[in-house]
Formats: sequence, C-alpha cells, structure tokens
Amino acid sequence: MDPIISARGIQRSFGKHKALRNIDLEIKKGESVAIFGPNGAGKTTLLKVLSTIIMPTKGNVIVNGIDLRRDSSSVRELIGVISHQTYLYDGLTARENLRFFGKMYGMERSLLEERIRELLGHVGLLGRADDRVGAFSRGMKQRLSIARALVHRPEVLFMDEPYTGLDQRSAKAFENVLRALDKDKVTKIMVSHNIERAMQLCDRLIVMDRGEIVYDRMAKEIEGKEDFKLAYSSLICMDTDAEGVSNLW
Ligand SMILES: Nc1ncnc2c1ncn2[C@@H]1O[C@H](COP(=O)(O)OP(=O)(O)OP(=O)(O)O)[C@@H](O)[C@H]1O
Repeated sequence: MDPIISARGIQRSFGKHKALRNIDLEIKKGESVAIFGPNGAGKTTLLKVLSTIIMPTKGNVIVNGIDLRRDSSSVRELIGVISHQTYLYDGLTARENLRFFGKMYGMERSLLEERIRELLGHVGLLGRADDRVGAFSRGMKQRLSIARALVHRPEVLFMDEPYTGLDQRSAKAFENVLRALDKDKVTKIMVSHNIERAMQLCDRLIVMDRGEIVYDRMAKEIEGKEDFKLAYSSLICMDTDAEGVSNLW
C-alpha cells in the first residue's frame, strides 16, 4: 500500500539556520505517530511543512498522491491541524466558527449542522454552542479548536502539543475522540513532550534532534517507557539543550 505521507529530502532554513536538514519520512494510512525531541529540534517546523503551513526550502512532500508544491489547497482539504494557534474567530459563537470552517470545505448544510452538534458534544461544549468564543477560557478554545480541526472529517490529523490548556477531564475526552478516529483509519501525527500519553496513543515513536530524525521505531518494539527514555537520552545532544529531556517525563 502507498504511504499516505511521503516526504523526501526535506530541508527548511530560516535565514542561515537549518531547522530541517534532510528529512525522509513515510507514514502509512491509519498510523498514529508521536514526534519527540528537545526544544528547537525542528518538530513544529516539520509539522508545518507536512501540513502546508510553510513550504520546504528543498525536497518533496506527497500527501495521498498529491504533490504539496503543485496543489497545496487539495492537500488542505484532506488534513486537520491542532496547534498553538486556534484559528478561531472571537467575534463568532462556537457553532458559527465550526459552520464557517465546514462551509469553507464545501460541506452540505444538514450534514454540517449534525457534525457540529456531534463534535461540540464530544468536546463538552454543546451547552456553550451559542456563546461567543471571545468569552471562552483558553482550555475551552483549545477544545473548540479540536472540533474545528475535525469538522470536515480529515484523513490526516496533525497535532502540535494538543494537550496544552486541557484539564484532566478534557484530556480524557480528547483521547476518546482520537481513539474514535481509528475506526475511520485517520492518520495521526502528534508532536508531544509527554511520553506516557504518546506511548498509550501512538503506534510509532520518532525522535528529532537538530533538524534530523534520529530515532524511528514502532511502539511494540520498545520494551517500555524506561527503554525509550534511555534511548532518548543517549541520542540527544544534552549540552545544547538539557531542558528538552527534563520536560519529556
Ligand atoms: N519563523 C521562524 N523564523 C526563524 N527561525 C525559526 C522560525 N521557526 C522556527 N525557527 C527556528 O527553527 C528551529 C526549530 O524550531 P521548531 O519550532 O521547529 O522547534 P521545536 O522542535 O518544535 O521546538 P519546541 O519543542 O520548543 O516547540 C529553532 O532553532 C527555531 O528558532
């Protein structure tokens, strides 16, 4: 089976700084991938390149057979992104925000309204559906941005530290939403600093350091958290960023 994402020779520079050096990555449909690494390793940059937010300086990305450089708008229809940026409009209600994004993806009205109700229920915001987002707390905005990313039933979901701002109950609800995506074989790619959660949710673990992939294993090949921790510590250049390790566990 062809991979749903195939990245070849990806480089991305910011001025003289090489944030991504030479990334080759293939991800199969339905895979759940966690990406770890110290601060500044290039995780967010990789996610931004794969999700069409920024273009690579060199290299090619194919998503579901579509070349990202040739047709990034078709790639955007296939993907959802949860990141630090919520992409929500404060002046609109929760429901109006989701309606706006659903219409943007050309969803049919009655299906969209049903999908909005379903997602607001999943993220625990049905009771606040008609309140303006400007009045929401950070965690509520994060929950709504999860619904926003899923409204058009994407085939690939990119998540950059999606737990930020979620309390324990919301984190559990979010995990249930993620697990429910498995039956539709949605591909999930998550940048995380939380090994416990990522090992529970993901079937493949990748470590990046200084713009490169330095570790790429299936979770079932790893003995446990301690095994992974040891491998991680031996791979990461500790002197450049010791904090990156301490905030992982
Ligand atoms: N827009 C930008 N302009 C200049 N440099 C950037 C930009 N975005 C990222 N970088 C640099 O690229 C490198 C990789 O950054 P990136 O955000 O991808 O790291 P990260 O692994 O996600 O880190 P963190 O764990 O802190 O979120 C860093 O050195 C960062 O300073």
